[in-house]
Parts: sequence; structure tokens; C-alpha cells
Amino acid sequence: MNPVVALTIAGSDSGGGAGIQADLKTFAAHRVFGTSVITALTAQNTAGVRGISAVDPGFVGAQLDAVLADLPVAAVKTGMLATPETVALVAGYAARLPGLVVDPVLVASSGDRLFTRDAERAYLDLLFPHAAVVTPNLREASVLLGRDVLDVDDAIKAAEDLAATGPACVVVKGGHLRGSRDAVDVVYAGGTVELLSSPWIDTANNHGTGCTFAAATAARLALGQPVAEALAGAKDYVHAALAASAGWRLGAGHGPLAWGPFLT
Ligand SMILES: Nc1ncnc2c1ncn2[C@@H]1O[C@H](COP(=O)(O)OP(=O)(O)OP(=O)(O)O)[C@@H](O)[C@H]1O
Ligand SMILES: Cc1ncc(COP(=O)(O)O)c(N)n1
Repeated sequence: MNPVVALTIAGSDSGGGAGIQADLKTFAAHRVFGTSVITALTAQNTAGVRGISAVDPGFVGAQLDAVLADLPVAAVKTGMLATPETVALVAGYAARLPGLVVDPVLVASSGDRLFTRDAERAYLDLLFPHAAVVTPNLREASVLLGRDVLDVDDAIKAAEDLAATGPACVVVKGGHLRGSRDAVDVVYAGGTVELLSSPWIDTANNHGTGCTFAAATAARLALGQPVAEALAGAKDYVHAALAASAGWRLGAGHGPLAWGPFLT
């Protein structure tokens, strides 16, 4: 029987911990066949981003045309899109992108910018209206809304306000919540707020958690799970992948998660 196919539209992380590399490993761990449209190359390792070379939007389009013309993509995740031009381009394909999970990657965990400064509105105006799920972290929600998003109450209000731009579901991720003993994510869909919570794992190996969460959600949507089930499963998967790599020392900075075969 043919495998289910998912697509990631994202940047390459040469260090293998985030971006396209994290997404494809996450798809494989879910037994989903991964395809990829690369929007940018980053010269990156666990310590930070040394350089970025954005792919010309025309060639991002050529990759999308090639994949969509030939392969039965069942769900899509977007990660680093690098420029508002590429956000606009991807939005133009929205009608052909089922189960669209938009992770609005703006800044790396190292603090390096991954998206054109002051151009974030393109996400709100062009891409969010087409998304099944959007997954900002606290800092991304704050940049998108132009105000501080620091605690769970702020995150609930942020999720409501971001939902007004049109996505079916908003998850404001709480991996950077201050002083929390649990990793609490706020999920807002259909006018209802729910909290997704898992025990906090004390680890420096947390590079790529956001990419992995969004890719696991897309993989599960591709497998036919409803959104709420896909998000709960993705949350469990990230927790397991963080726990499994907690004892690793790969790289001098924030190390990667343990995907797929390393989980068992
Ligand atoms: N130390 C941790 N222990 C348990 N869960 C965590 C931890 N860190 C992050 N998570 C979970 O991982 C998912 C990603 O959240 P996070 O807020 O880290 O996203 P992000 O900032 O976009 O990730 P990234 O570091 O890749 O940019 C969320 O479900 C969050 O609750
Ligand atoms: C290519 C690429 N995509 C996404 C991220 C965000 O991940 P993180 O916040 O863990 O650095 C990244 N660093 N690099």
C-alpha cells in the first residue's frame, strides 16, 4: 500500500536540528512520506545562525509546482519562509495545500532573525486566513500582535486575536513560559480555549521543538486525524523526543531532539 504523503515548505538547517531536516525526520517517524520545498539555506549549528541565503520566490514556486503536479500531498507544514514575497507566493498556492499548518518562524531560539524585519504583517494578511492551524511561540505571537505575550493569560488573549485573522485553530506554544513547571500550550478553536500541557523537561536540547511540533501535527493531519487529536499526539511526540535526547551532548549550543529510531 502507498504511504501517506506530507509536504514541508521551510528552510534548511545545516546542523540538522530544525527546519527541513527536523520536519523530514518527524514525518519519517510517523511513517509519512516526506516531500520538501526549500525556501532558504541557513549556515547554522546548535550555537546559532551564521548566514542565510533565501531562495528566489520564483524557484520556490517551481519546487511547489513540481511536487504538487506529481505527488498526492495530504497535509502541509510551513516553517521558515524568509521573506514576505515567499509568504505571498505560498498564499497563492493555498487552495492546493490541504491541512495547512503554518509555523510563523520569525526568530531562531538563538535570537537570530529568520524573517525580514517589520514585514510580519504578510503572515496575518496573506497566509493565516488559509491555515488549518497556526503555531506561533510566545515571541512570535508578541511580534505579530505588537505587544508583550508573557504568560498564559496573555497567550489566551493572543490566540483569540490571532484567530480573528482567519485560521481555524491557533496554538500559542508555551515552551518559553517563565517560571512554569509544565509546558503549557494554549489552543483556540471555534471560540473555545483549551490548554495542552505536558511535564517540563529540563534539557538544553530544545533546538527544533517548534518545527517538530508543527511537522508532527501535519503528519497526523495527513494520516486523517482530526485537528484536536493531531495536536495532542504532536504534543506527546515532542515530549517523548525531548526526553529521549535529554542525555545527549551534540554540539556546544542548544542540541537537537531524538526523532524516529532514536525514540525506541
Ligand atoms: N523543555 C520542554 N519540556 C517539555 N515540552 C517542551 C519544552 N520546550 C518546549 N516544549 C514544547 O515543545 C513545543 C514547541 O514549543 P516552543 O514554545 O519551544 O516552540 P518554538 O519556540 O517555536 O520552538 P523552537 O525552539 O524550535 O523555536 C510546545 O508543545 C512546547 O510546550
Ligand atoms: C531553518 C530553520 N527553521 C526554523 C528554525 C527555528 O528553530 P529554533 O527556534 O529551534 O532555532 C531554525 N533555527 N532554522
